[in-house]
Amino acid sequence: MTIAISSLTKSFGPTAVLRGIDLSINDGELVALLGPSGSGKTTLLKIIAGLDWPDAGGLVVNGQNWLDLPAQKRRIGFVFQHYALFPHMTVRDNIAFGLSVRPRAERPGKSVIAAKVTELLALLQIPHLADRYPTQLSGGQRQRVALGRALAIEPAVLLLDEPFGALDAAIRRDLRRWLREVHQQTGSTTLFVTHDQEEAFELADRVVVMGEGRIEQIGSADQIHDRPASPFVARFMGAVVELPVTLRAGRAEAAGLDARALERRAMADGPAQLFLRPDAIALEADPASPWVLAHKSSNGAMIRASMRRADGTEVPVDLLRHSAPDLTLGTAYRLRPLTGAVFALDGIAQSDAPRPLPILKEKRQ
Ligand SMILES: Nc1ncnc2c1ncn2[C@@H]1O[C@H](COP(=O)(O)OP(=O)(O)OP(=O)(O)O)[C@@H](O)[C@H]1O
Repeated sequence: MTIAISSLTKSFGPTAVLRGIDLSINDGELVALLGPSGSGKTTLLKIIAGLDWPDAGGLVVNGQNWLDLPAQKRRIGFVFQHYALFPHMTVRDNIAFGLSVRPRAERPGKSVIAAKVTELLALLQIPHLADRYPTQLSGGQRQRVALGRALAIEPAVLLLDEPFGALDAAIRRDLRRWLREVHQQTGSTTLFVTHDQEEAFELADRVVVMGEGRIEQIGSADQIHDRPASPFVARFMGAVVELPVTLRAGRAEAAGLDARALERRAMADGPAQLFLRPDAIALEADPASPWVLAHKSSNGAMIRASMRRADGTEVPVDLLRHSAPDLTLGTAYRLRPLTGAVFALDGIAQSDAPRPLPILKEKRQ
């Protein structure tokens, strides 16, 4: 199923929650909606499910206007973070539920439903749990059953709203890999909401970054890392270094900075802000540079070099230990970013303060 969302808006009272969403999803694609709390991800999902309605805009699925269709006619599979399975039903009956409550004319026969459930139990790798009740399952097992229940109706679109949010990190990782496999086998067009970057990038074909009711960027992990479309995206991705620069002929300039590897920006000359990632900066010895190696540390795999300028500004640089050059404390090095993004100062919300950089678990050298 293809989904075409156009100019979708939604407000709750005075609060604009979706401010013009345009998004096309291909048949069989797995797309992650990634964004901070309150960015409108769940509201968008609910509108697709028919549990809420937009103020304006379009929602067309496989050529059909879904805004004219009530929720029960949309054939949606929905899995929430806290999915309530029916406690008095076994796993088998929970998965069969969506099929067994269909109107008589559309309901498959009992043996067809039983065969479908058996097929799903195998796909979900839980045949051994078929006769258990929800209270006899772990959280991860419950979410597998919840997905089974959503898949049983052969949904046109599968919507997953932080389905693993309540589970611990190791189980989440297992379930992610498992969900990817299930998706490959079912080919359901799937929208997955998360605020966890790692989850979004590991699972999805494309990631949609949302902020304050707008789509800030759509792309792969590499595109979003290397070419954040806005200061918001750069900061949301975390571990970002911001440096004031002067833009000249589309190129960022500052003392001790060699930004020749970055694409030129079609922006007016003048002051701007350069956003860099510590793991995408190379260092080259340059006695004329104001950046001096203040300290370095290693966690075994990576070396973190802290470059300091006389005004106290620090730039962390992360280098793979086995391919890092020999670095000498107190020596001046030029910063040579490999990727990075420049934004005009007027596009940068100063109130949206940069997040602190994560500290590497390190052993000072
Ligand atoms: N029924 C409602 N009435 C009023 N405000 C609402 C309603 N539903 C959501 N909101 C508001 O809309 C905004 C977006 O909410 P939404 O749940 O879509 O965000 P989200 O990105 O899914 O966040 P989270 O990751 O925390 O679930 C929030 O500010 C929320 O308080």
